[in-house]
Amino acid sequence: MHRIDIYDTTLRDGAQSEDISFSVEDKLRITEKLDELGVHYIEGGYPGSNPRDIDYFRKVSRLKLVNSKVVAFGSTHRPKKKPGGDETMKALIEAGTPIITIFGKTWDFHVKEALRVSLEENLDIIHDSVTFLKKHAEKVFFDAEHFFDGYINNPKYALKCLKAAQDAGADCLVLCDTNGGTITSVVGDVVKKAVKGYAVPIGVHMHNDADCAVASSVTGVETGASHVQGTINGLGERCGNANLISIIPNIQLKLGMKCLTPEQLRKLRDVSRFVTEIANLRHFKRQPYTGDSAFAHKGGMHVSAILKRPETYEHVSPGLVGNSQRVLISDLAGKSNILRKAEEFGIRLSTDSVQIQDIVTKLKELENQGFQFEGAEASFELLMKKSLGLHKKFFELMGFRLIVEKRKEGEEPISEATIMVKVGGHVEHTAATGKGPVNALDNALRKALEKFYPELKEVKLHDYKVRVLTAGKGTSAKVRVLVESGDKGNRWGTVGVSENIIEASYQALVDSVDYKLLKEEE
Ligand SMILES: CC(=O)SCCNC(=O)CCNC(=O)[C@H](O)C(C)(C)COP(=O)(O)OP(=O)(O)OC[C@H]1O[C@@H](n2cnc3c(N)ncnc32)[C@H](O)[C@@H]1OP(=O)(O)O
Ligand SMILES: CC(=O)C(=O)O
Repeated sequence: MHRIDIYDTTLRDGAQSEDISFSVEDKLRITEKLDELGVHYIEGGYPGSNPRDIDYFRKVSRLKLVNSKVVAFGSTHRPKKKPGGDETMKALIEAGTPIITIFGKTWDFHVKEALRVSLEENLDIIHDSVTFLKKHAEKVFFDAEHFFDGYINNPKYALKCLKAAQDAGADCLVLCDTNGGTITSVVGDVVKKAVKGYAVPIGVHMHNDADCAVASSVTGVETGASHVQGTINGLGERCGNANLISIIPNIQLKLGMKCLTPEQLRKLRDVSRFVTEIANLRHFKRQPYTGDSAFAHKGGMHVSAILKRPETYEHVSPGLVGNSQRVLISDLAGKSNILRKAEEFGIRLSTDSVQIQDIVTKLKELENQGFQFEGAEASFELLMKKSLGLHKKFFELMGFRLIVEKRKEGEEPISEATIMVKVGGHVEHTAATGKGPVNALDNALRKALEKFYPELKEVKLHDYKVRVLTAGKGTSAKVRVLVESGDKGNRWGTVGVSENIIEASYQALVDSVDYKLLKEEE
């Protein structure tokens, strides 16, 4: 089984994504993560482009990488310069990496219109640039920019460009679908032909403008490429690059070709999430293999089947890529979803228990009223425990009042809540202010209860979302409030629904407090 080399360009082509700006520190941390994952090459940046990338190459040489080699990226030399006097070439050498990748034009249209040199001159530029860099690096990879468009327009010329790079000593010829518009079947045909004509390894580098990048990369490998480039989570210019998070398991688990060890493959989810965090993005739930929804089952019939045999609705075992199976709760649930959730919540329920059907019916009624338990599993756990008589009341509400006062134009309104609760035989009556009425109510509720339950001091509100459920009803519409709370070790979601936003918020806040107290007791 021959190895497929994984070449990651998150830090170079991925950094060309809109909204992404990695600091040097970010790049170094991602480098270490990619090394742990075991990718063979990490394209760290474009040293001829900016001081940040130059600084990165200075610092990355101090990291003790175990699995990956760092690569510096740049272009062939400028037409009016000789390689020895070209700034890009100089910066590439000064980066001091064992491997250098340069891109060169291979589409005759681009040579004439973008570079504005003759076709012959471009061949010399490619040849001379590779020859020059080979004296300074262990290996030089040649990225054949726009290779597929070039091949379709003028195959002879595109192949001549590859030959110029090979003759100069390039160690890998990477066929790039730079505009990302090539259809997968065409990629397969072209790679097959390119592989036949050249002695050095062939690579593929796909962009995702036609949403074919992952499929085309896999086809490239199937038709003879032994090196595949891409980025974590498909970051990249315009619609992104080929997504290594899908390509790696596809190659390894579907084609049976080796690129990472099984232990490394299990780090895939962790790496995917790490890059999302560093990039300051929200994780893409439906990301194949590593997304939260990748192995999340909602339909009752699916859940019934996976409880018998997971393979019935899972194309691979989630653990292979560090992910895990999830079962969702909604009005599409059946008894199997409830049974599985009971197991997760530590509730003993037998398959023939009559209470299961009651819980399913209640769940569907509440979802019909606007509740959504998929994002509020803590509320669902409370609902189940209440239905089964396993829930103890921690406090009783004796009333609350909210005042929002704006005393003059241009002054911020003041929000104040007073609340009365009963815990055991004690009545607590307290007040608190807040940034808005919900915040004031939250503060007052917790202030009243903290005296009896000091553990509530740890609880923080992380997210508060309101969704209008009945369109066209203006300010009298029914709303759903979803709250995400957390303490030192956990996060949990709760929900409330009402035509009154304060009441919906109160329901969600009370569930949040209840859940924390329940977990403390358990
Ligand atoms: C397909 C890819 O992703 S390739 C990588 C693209 N990435 C980037 O462009 C990000 C980093 N780039 C940069 O920081 C800047 O563009 C620099 C520093 C490299 C160059 O900046 P400038 O010198 O100001 O040039 P500018 O960006 O305006 O234009 C690029 C020049 O490179 C030339 N060029 C483009 N491709 C090549 C090539 N393969 N070989 C040689 N020259 C090239 C263009 O013809 C253009 O020359 P011109 O100014 O004579 O028209
Ligand atoms: C080299 C490169 O990034 C491309 O052709 O897309």
